[in-house]
Amino acid sequence: MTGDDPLLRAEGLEKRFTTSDGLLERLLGRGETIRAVDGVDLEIAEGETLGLVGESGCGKTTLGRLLVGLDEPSAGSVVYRGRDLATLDRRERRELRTNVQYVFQNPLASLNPQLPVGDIVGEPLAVHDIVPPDRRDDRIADLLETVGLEPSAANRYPREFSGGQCQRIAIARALAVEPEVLVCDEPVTALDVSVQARILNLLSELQAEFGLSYLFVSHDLSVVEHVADRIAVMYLGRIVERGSPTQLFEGDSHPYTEALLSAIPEPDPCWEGDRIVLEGDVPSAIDPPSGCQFHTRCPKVIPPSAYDLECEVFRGVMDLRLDLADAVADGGDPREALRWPPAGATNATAIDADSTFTAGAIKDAYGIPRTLTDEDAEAALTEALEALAAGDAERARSRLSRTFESPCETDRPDPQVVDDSGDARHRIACHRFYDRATRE
Ligand SMILES: Nc1ncnc2c1ncn2[C@@H]1O[C@H](COP(=O)(O)OP(=O)(O)OP(=O)(O)O)[C@@H](O)[C@H]1O
Repeated sequence: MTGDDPLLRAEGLEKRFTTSDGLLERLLGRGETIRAVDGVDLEIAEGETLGLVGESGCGKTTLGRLLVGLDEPSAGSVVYRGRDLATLDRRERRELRTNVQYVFQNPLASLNPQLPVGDIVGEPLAVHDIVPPDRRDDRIADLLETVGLEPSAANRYPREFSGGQCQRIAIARALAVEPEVLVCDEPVTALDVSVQARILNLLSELQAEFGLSYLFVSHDLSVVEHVADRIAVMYLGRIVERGSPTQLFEGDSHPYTEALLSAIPEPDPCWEGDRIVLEGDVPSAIDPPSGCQFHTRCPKVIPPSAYDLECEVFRGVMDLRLDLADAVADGGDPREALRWPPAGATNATAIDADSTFTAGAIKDAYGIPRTLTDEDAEAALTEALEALAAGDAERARSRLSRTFESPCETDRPDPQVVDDSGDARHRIACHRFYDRATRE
């Protein structure tokens, strides 16, 4: 390893799980594939805190487990101090397990309730034979003091401690083996806000004292902002943006990051900034969207170049198109899969009547102007909606999908360097930042 090499690096890392209801399905390999981690590259330098953020289910925990060697990747590699984990023998893997430790989200659940705290913290010392048995009690007392607990805590049981104290115990246990990297998976999420701050302070003191590196996993960008040197934003198994907190918070951002940023509660109750509400849930990782996986929810999805359409308007057209595709796939009355009756409709009987299911009313339901500024787009949309209103959902679907295909759904965006001037390289994987000159 050279001085410039990161301590821990993931290259093209993938993890797929197979869902299956029963043993037979599993044996026949008939389950569906979940792409929990889908081609991740990242690195953690010595003494650095890398924050990893994203909504629930985007693959943060799975990525953390791969990095500590708790799970095997389906593809790609994890390289620790220049060595690929896949090439390590048993002894070297054991060593890695001591160097890279995992701190779990729910402190109480991660501690064995049957054991006194001294045994919990001392267990790794015994397993890895790190400290001779006659000096273990002293080491346990030291570790407890390091995390701000009394040495007498060793004789008590986890249930006697608060959530914050349990997290301190979990951190003491992780520190017992003198690791270089801690993967902290939502370490403060289960704690009260006042306790959260104390645990975050403790982590930063420990980092200063022992030169630790952290992968700090959280769904909460406002927590990560305060602890991370660099932040990686994850969506559906992929890293969509990486950079320093300043680059993310003050510079250009991926539209997904913008939505996360806008969701951070502002201390000023009078704040009336624009909150970006993402429509729909995170899509399933079983059959993730093509191209840029965020295109199904992105407020800045790019319209086809043939038409002159505002993003906001095109978002409505895309939503209609995607809902209609679901409706046709499901069969039945397409209105059930569409935004119908439109939000705010008061006369449900009238709205349900066929006579109100018109091209104009469908546009209203999706926030699409009655007349699009682009004539060709308007003609195509009206033709599709008239077919839909007349009961030919398949014709409407086919017309919309031929006409309104976004580049975001056809090509997977590579990360583009948008700022290389500061300490960190700011990279965004979004077609809006695609440097066509470089591509050409
Ligand atoms: N052992 C497993 N078997 C099958 N699917 C799994 C397994 N572990 C995770 N998954 C799936 O992989 C995807 C990513 O899950 P993961 O727990 O890594 O996400 P996360 O971002 O950490 O979410 P959360 O914040 O809710 O913990 C999800 O769709 C999840 O259901």
